[in-house]
Amino acid sequence: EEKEEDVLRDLRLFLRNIVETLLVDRRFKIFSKPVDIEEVPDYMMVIKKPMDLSTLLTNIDEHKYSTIREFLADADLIWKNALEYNPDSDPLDRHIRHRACALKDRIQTFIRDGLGEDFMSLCEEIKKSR
Ligand SMILES: COC(=O)[C@H](Cc1ccco1)c1ccncc1
Repeated sequence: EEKEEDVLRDLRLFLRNIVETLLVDRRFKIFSKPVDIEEVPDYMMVIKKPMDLSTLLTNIDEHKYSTIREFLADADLIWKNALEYNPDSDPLDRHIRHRACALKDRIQTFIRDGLGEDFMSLCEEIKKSR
């Protein structure tokens, strides 16, 4: 019978595949590393919890996520932060907001296509039991 550790390992493999696919997608290069605080000194005053694709990958390898919901809470920060920090009507802001929306949709499609409902609830059950 599949042990809990096997389910969590399957989750990490699934999540790693998502993030590695996003990391090679040229549309999302701007999201692959933390925003450079030297370049953007006020970023940390506006954005309370920065997030990026490389940090997501490190978190997965450090067993930080035991459910899809916990992973999505961090993954969604990437595009939400971009929409929040880049709200203006100038072309640069519009361009990164367009990419942020593409990232949001791409993540949703991975989750919808990749997982059965039962796998998601199985991970939630394991978390509750701990
Ligand atoms: C996720 O990346 C960002 O939110 C930064 C914010 C930023 C503004 C100025 C420098 O950096 C960004 C970088 C490049 N192009 C658009 C925005």
